Amino acid sequence: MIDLARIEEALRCRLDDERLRHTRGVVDAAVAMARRWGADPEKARLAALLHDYAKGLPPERLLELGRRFGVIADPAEEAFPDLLHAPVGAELVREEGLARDPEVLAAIRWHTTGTPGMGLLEKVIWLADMIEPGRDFPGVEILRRLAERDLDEALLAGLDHTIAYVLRTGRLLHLGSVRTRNWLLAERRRAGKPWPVPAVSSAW
Ligand SMILES: Nc1ncnc2c1ncn2[C@@H]1O[C@H](COP(=O)(O)OP(=O)(O)O)[C@@H](O)[C@H]1O
Repeated sequence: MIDLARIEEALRCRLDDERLRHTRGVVDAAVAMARRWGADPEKARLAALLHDYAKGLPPERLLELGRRFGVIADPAEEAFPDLLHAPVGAELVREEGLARDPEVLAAIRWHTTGTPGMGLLEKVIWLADMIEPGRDFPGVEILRRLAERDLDEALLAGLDHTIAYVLRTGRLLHLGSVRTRNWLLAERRRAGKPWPVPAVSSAW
């Protein structure tokens, strides 16, 4: 049984107002997308509520917890510890008993980079984080439309967007996003689906 009151209180302690607003937007987007694509809306609500649980932690604390939980998997996480808020958040949520469902914990864990083999709930949370109503970046409308039509195409376009953004900023690129993108393309090819036209616009 989900203890919403306890989760709300834990979130208020950890997240600032801006992040709480974002979280509510992710909940709305995730529940709508879960209904659209046949994922469990209550699992989507729980994962969305908790997806940024570790977001407010300072970099040195994320690194310390990342080492304690053994979740550091890429040099980009050492260079840019904010990337660890996803896997560390999943571990904290589990440790504090806020959620136990493996699908929910996986959706929290992979909501930043994605992971090859990711399931429906993981895809829904990854995309909801990117297209929630408060997001406003060039191309977000394209992603919103794609997410209505084809979840995997939307995910591919979102990954392209994120990868292009990281390259533009000159930071280390976490290979998780690249592996996830390659996995999605290979899956589509295996299923005989047409190669998607890259949705990356010049604005990205
Ligand atoms: N593959 C990657 N390599 C490096 N940085 C990444 C990668 N994927 C996402 N990021 C960055 O990690 C940060 C956190 O991502 P995310 O959880 O989606 O962010 P947000 O804080 O916007 O909810 C963002 O700055 C994003 O650009």
